[in-house]
Amino acid sequence: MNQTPDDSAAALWTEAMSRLHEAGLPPRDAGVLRLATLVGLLDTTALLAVKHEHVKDAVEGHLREDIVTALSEVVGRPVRLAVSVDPEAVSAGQGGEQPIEDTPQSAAPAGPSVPTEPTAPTAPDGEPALAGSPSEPPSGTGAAQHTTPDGRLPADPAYERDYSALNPKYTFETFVLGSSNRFAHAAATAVAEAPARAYNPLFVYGGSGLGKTHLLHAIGHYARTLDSSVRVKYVNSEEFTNQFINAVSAGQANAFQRQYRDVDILLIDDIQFLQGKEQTMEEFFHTFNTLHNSEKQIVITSDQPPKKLSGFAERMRSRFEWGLLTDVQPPDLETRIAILRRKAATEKLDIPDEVLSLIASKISSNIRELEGALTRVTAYASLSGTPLDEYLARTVLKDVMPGGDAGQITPTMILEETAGYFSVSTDDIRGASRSRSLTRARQIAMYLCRELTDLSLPKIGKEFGGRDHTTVMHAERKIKGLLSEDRRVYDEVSELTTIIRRKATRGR
Ligand SMILES: Nc1ncnc2c1ncn2[C@@H]1O[C@H](COP(=O)(O)OP(=O)(O)OP(=O)(O)O)[C@@H](O)[C@H]1O
Repeated sequence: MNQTPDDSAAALWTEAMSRLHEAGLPPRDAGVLRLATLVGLLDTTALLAVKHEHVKDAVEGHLREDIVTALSEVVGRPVRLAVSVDPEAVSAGQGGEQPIEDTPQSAAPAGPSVPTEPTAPTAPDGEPALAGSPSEPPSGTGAAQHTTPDGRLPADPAYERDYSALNPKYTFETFVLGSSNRFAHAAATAVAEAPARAYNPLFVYGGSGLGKTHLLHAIGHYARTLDSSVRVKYVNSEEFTNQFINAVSAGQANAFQRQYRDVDILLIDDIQFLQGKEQTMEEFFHTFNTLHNSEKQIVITSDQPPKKLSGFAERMRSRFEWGLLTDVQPPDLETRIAILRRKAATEKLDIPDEVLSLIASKISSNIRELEGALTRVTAYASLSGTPLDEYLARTVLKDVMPGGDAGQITPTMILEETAGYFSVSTDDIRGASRSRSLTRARQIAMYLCRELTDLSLPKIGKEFGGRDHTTVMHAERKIKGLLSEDRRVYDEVSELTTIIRRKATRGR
């Protein structure tokens, strides 16, 4: 990932460096700072990219105060630092390909949408970190000074429950950066570091499987790492709807409201599913206002930008634009390969580069599909005891990604084909029976819905007789695990994938 400062960031950095020199910066530190560069300014956050971990340590350690002072003077307002390690960081003045833009001020009403391309300093592996400026210490709802207003202790089970809703795998450390998501990542980092102080709300939109949920969870994890007393609540908007309906019918609307209003960071996923649900939307409107008025952070994801969210009242859509809008785009080839490489490393899989490149070249628009293809290829190699090479990968991928345009795959199609394949009825699959064979057929169908459609977990749950989204998550994990352990399951999933894809293609 090549971090390249634009001219204005480069000029600011050069000026700040010359002030540091004038102030008597020791030559050793001057040498260290030659390995750092200012990539851009994100509101009051100065985004620095450094070449090595030891430079990051120095910048966040003994050099921090001097850098913050120099940069604040040059910029003309107090700045904070966000530092990330990027081995390819280009020093100021060396020119580059990717311009960086300053972003709109957070509090500006109806702030303009910020394009994705502008970047922030990030590293494929490094965890960005914020060193608070001494001239502008975190305050109010800022993470470092957070208190528990209602007197609950951080160890309160209610905190732990909310926090545990976050997937431990979705962190900033496991999020691979590329030009498609760099801006969203920088904004997400800034929000986690200074809740309600950087941008409020942060609104992230983009197509399915591009990492929006991952970023939301990462915000929650990181905010909690910085301050374990921060109350984080993550919810998918469909769950929000179900919980609201249940609370109202049980006469517990107040408890519902408290649950969502007594938080410091509300992470709400897939807001588009509130479309057409008037009462829930109204409730969300009040939740939003309450949180925003009391300077609590709201982060929203959606498949569309606010302007295109039909079925939402204008007052709601305009609120979504109060803070910062950013999108995530499909990753380019290089990023796709990096994502696969990271995943292989996490799972301790030794996969040749040409196999990773092959998978990345076949699947371009959805990272979930990319991961699914990797799972299939490695599962096959492990089951068959065959070396994982390009030939094997090509053979397996032919099933997963047959040539030609597949038509739209629907959950009904998956249910019908799975039922037919296992000689049961779709009602059986949707039904409550927990017999071993039906449970397996149901889990495979859920797995295929996850892999072959864009449906969210709650939506898939609904298709399966109104099951909870956690059941779908469990099924997905279960089948994924079995794919590399149980040849029969592998074959069933492969054959069904081929059947369903063929059917979708014929139906075009
Ligand atoms: N930049 C990335 N680095 C590593 N993994 C990623 C990245 N982006 C997405 N993923 C992975 O891809 C999968 C799909 O991502 P995620 O669920 O966050 O997508 P999404 O945009 O929320 O999709 P949807 O709108 O369908 O809910 C997850 O397993 C996630 O960890």
